[in-house]
Amino acid sequence: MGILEKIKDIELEMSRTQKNKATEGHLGILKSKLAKLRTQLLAPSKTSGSNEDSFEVSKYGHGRVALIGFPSVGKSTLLTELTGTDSEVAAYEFTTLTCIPGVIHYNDAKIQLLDLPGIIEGASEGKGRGRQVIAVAKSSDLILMVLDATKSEAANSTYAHKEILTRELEAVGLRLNQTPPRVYVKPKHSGGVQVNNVVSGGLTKMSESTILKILAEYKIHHCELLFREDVTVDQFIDVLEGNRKYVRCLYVYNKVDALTIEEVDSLSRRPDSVCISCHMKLGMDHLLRRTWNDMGLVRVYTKKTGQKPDFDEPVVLADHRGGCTVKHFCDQIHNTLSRGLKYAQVWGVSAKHMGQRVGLKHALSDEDVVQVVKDDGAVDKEELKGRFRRKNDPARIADRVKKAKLKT
Ligand SMILES: Nc1nc2c(ncn2[C@@H]2O[C@H](COP(=O)(O)OP(=O)(O)OP(=O)(O)O)[C@@H](O)[C@H]2O)c(=O)[nH]1
Ligand SMILES: [K+]
Ligand SMILES: [Mg+2]
Repeated sequence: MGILEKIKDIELEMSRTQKNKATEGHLGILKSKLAKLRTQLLAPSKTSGSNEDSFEVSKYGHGRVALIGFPSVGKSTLLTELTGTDSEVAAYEFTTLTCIPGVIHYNDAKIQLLDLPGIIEGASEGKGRGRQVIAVAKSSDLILMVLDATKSEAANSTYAHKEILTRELEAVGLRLNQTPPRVYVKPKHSGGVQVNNVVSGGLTKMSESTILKILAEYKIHHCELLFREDVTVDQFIDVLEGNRKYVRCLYVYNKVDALTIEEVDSLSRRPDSVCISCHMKLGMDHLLRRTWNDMGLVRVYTKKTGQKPDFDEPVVLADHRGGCTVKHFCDQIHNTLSRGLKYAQVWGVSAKHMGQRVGLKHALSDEDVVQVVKDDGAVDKEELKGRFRRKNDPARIADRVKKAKLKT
C-alpha cells in the first residue's frame, strides 16, 4: 500500500471514531501515525528524486513574502501592483505556472514578494504544482493568503477556501499564526517517562495515558517531559515531530470592488484580514503597513559621535527570536564590531531615556538611533588568542631557541 492510501485509510478510521474520553488515546495514536506518514511523504527521496522543476528562487532583501491562493484570485495582479514586476494576468485559471519574484520597497527596506501558481485541494498530496508551491511558502517569513472576496458570503466559499488552504498548509507542517507549543522533551536512556507540568489547572486536553500512548508510537520509552502550556494532542505531536514551521499569515480579500460597504466591513473585521481591490487600487497602503508590522523588521539609524543621525540609510534587521539586539545590529555592520564595543547609546522607543547607555543584549525598536562607542584600550579577545597561538607555536619556539644559540 502506498503512503497516500495509508493516509486515506487512517483519515477514514478517524472520521468513523467518535470523540470522547474513552477513544482519546486511540485517536492520539491515529493522529501520530498520520503525522509520521505525512512526514514520510515530505521526504525528498521520492520517485523523481530531483528538484529540477522546483520553484525555488534565491532569497533577496530583508525578508520574503509568498502569495498563496486558489487560481484566479488576483495574485499576479497584486504582485504587479505592489512591485511593478510583470506577471501574466488573465481571466482563466492557472495562468501563472512558476514562481515570479518581485521586490517591495517599503520603509527603506526591500521585501521579496513571490507570485506563485494557484493551488487547489489536494495540493499537499501533490495535486497540480501544489508541493512546489508549498515548499516556497515554507521558506517565507510571511504568507499572504489571497482570497476572492466575491466568492464569500452567499456560498460561504471564501470561508471554505480559507479552510481548505489552511488544511493543505497544515498537512505539510506549516502552522499559521500559532506560537510553538511550550512543551519540552528530554530523551533519556532509562527511568521511564517522567511528566512534569507547571500549568496551573493541569493538563485538560489530554490524559497522561494518551501522552504515554503517543510517546510509545514514537518509540520514546524514557524521557523527561515538561509542560508549560495546556496543549492539545495535535500540538503535542507537533512537538514530537519537531519539523513544524510557525509562520505568520495575513488573509487578503481581493476584488472587494464588487462588494457592498457592509460586506467589506464584515470581512475586514475578521482576525488578521485585509480587504483590497487591485483594480481600484484600494487598501494597498493598509496591506503594506500590515505586512510590515507582521514581518517584525526593525530599522536602526546610525549616528557618529558629535554628528547628526543618518536618516537616509537605516540598517534593517530581520526578526530574530527574542528581538533585534545591539549585537544583531553590530553584526550586520561588521563581524568584529561587537567585540570592540564599550557601550552603545540609544535614542528612541527602546531607550528608557534619550541617549541611554546599553550593552549588546539590549533589544532595539523600529526607528531607534544608535551610536556605537568603541573601547579602544581593550584588547580584542580573538587578537589575544592569536598572540597566544603565535607565541606557543612549536616552529616559532624552535626558531627562537636557534637564534638564542647563535647569539651565544
Ligand atoms: N473585479 C476584480 N477583478 C480582479 C481584481 N484583481 C484581479 N482581478 C481579475 O481576476 C482575474 C485573475 O487575475 P490573476 O492576477 O491572473 O489571478 P491569479 O491569482 O494570479 O491567477 P492564477 O495565476 O491563474 O492562479 C483577472 O481577470 C483579473 O483582471 C480586482 O481587484 N477586482
Ligand atoms: K488567472
Ligand atoms: Mg497568477
